[in-house]
Amino acid sequence: MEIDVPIEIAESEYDTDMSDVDYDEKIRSKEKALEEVEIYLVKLQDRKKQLITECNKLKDEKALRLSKKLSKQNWDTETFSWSKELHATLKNVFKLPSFRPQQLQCCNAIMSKHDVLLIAPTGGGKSLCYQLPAVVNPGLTVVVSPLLSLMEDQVWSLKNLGIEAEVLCSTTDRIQSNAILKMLSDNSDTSIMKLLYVTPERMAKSKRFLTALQKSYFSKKLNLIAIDEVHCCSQWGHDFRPDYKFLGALKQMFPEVPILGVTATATSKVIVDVQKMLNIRNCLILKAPFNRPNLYYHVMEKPSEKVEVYNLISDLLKGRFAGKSGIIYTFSIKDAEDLAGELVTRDIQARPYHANLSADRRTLVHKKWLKGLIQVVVATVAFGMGIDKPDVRFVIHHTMSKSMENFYQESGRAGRDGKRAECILLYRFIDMAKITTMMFSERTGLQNAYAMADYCIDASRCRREIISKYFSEVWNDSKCNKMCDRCYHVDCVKIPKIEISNHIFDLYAIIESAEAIDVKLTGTKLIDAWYKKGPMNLRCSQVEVPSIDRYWAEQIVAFMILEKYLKEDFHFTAYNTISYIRKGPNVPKMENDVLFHGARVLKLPERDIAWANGEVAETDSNKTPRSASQAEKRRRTKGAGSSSKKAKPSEAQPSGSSYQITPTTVGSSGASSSKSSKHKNCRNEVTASCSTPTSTKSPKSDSGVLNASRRLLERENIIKSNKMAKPRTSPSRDVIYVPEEENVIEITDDDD
Ligand SMILES: Nc1ncnc2c1ncn2[C@@H]1O[C@H](COP(=O)(O)OP(=O)(O)OP(=O)(O)O)[C@@H](O)[C@H]1O
Repeated sequence: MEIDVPIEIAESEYDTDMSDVDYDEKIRSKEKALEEVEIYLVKLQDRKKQLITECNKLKDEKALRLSKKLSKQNWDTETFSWSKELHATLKNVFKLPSFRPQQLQCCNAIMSKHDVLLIAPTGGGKSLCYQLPAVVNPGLTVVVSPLLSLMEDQVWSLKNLGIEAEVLCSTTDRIQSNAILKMLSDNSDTSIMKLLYVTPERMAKSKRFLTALQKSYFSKKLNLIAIDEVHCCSQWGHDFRPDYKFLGALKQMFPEVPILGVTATATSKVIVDVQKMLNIRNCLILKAPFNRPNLYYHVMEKPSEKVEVYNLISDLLKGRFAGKSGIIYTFSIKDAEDLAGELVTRDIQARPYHANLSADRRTLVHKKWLKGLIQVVVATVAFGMGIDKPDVRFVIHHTMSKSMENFYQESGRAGRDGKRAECILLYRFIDMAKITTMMFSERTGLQNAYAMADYCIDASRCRREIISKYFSEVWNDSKCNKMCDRCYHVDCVKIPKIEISNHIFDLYAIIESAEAIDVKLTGTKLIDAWYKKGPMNLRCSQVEVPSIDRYWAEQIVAFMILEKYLKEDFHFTAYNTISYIRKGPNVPKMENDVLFHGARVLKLPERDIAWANGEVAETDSNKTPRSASQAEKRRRTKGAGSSSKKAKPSEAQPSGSSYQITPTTVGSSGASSSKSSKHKNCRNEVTASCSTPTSTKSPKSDSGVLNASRRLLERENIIKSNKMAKPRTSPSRDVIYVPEEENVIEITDDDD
């Protein structure tokens, strides 16, 4: 291809004999040549893209091969040159008797200078995987962690064990910060610091810090870079943080330093993304079993009336969980405030915790909860990373989480001491719309929300199986050991499958007739119209009122959305986003049944068995059943459970009486295999009885709680003495105002 180089033409060189036509011809020929160049460039660009893709693919394949090869190596041995020292340090310095799953493998791989991604459950002991090699190996380990309080906690614990560790963050004073930077730049071998904790922001934005770190690297003092909550690197993850993006440069800057990324939650997609992002495609991937065998998973019907939700939760706290410590996660700050306020009026030691509270207030609530002075923290996701209370006996989700990752982490804060704890999720269809309208604009927001809804309404599978599948782990039901509501009841409660094609066509008819008059239907309006409630013009004459109970109808609508028979259509208004329901891309085929495994309302396990299993001592007083249960009375007066039949006495007052939701027979009456048959009321009954919270003792504090609260108090003292803490602006008496004027929760510092 001929490419003409443009030449400056002097005025004198103009060819005066050239006619306009000659010019046009020449211009045309040049333009043609230019077009050819353009085409050629596009072809070259395409070729370049293709070569880049092929090259990356080869790199990925090579990395995957290396990664697989690494995973085949036996890391679970004590035959390495450092094995004796590793074990001795575990016992003598960390005072731990043995390794937990994947800890030894991880330490060995890091000490062999390999990059590692470790995925292990919350409370699984991931920190030890970098702390132990940091102590055994010479040199410095830099730990990147997103949360200041978590870093401070860890540094405090390490110092307590006699290990030199520091935090470098925005609150570190200048003298301290200069000393740390000097130590990093100093190429003599005198430094004794083993671990340095920094935030991702510091890594991304402080040139001074990076220069000092490079000096440390060139003098061979940088031993390991550990990245906590490494899933924050991935845009596919549930918690992407832009500052984590910079961490991708670390491998190029410090190629000889192994990188360890740790997280409790990462899907296969997130793992691959993190590998690419951090440039550690050939790393060893270690996955500890996600299963937390001591956690009992249970989904409950969330009553439609707010007051009934308050009753349900307060009955649980005063009965089943009397004297036990826990967390309730809510969807919003307002929910946290409202619920905590309600519980306080019912004499429950509950406090809200969310981002709108001052840092002092949050620390105070956290501290009191650690000491057992507060039974339950009613929190938004702000009560998150770094919560390390060993004896959390329950986590209740007032609203479903926005993703399975969030749910797994939040519920995983229960039972860190290895004893039985319960994770109860209150589900209602309307909550799904709350989450989807908030999340639909995020890249994987809807997908995440639907996976969470699937966990709530899929009655056919073990809850653990659903979690494990989500995290791509192979699962075998027997491993659940009856520690979820489905497996606990699988032998004694028959859960029918019902055929729902008729329902789907009924709903299509309602949607179409609304669309014909230009009306869009929200989920609630759609179900109202189905039950011949709400505006007359939305009721469809050809559609009969379904014979199933409304809670079940809601499940079916949710199921149809998850299975794409219906779809959510999101619309913005000036104030919020609304989810309208429309026909989805899937349409049931007339010849095929669409089976729905009805969501159930199952009782919690008998407390006597459950708590004996959890080795939780029960006093006689908290075993006493509340006669003619107050909850029952309240329900009657508030008109709750309107659809319930009268419960059998044995169901109304089960032994070990705690809040119980008892299934009645759901057998064949609810199951229909024929499209034309009408479904009878499949609703299970809700009955309740509560034990009297006669014990007014504050929750039993065990040494774990005391240690943790002491740690917090002492940590605060360290911070104060280091002049790192801001002066308290609030008076010694803190007051939280909850919505109703008369509900003033008071927390006084005197209690400390
Ligand atoms: N091998 C072990 N034996 C006994 N206890 C251990 C062992 N390893 C760690 N632990 C303890 O387990 C608790 C949880 O450890 P750690 O904080 O490292 O968990 P984690 O996996 O980082 O959890 P999270 O994801 O919630 O941060 C700590 O109290 C720690 O001392």
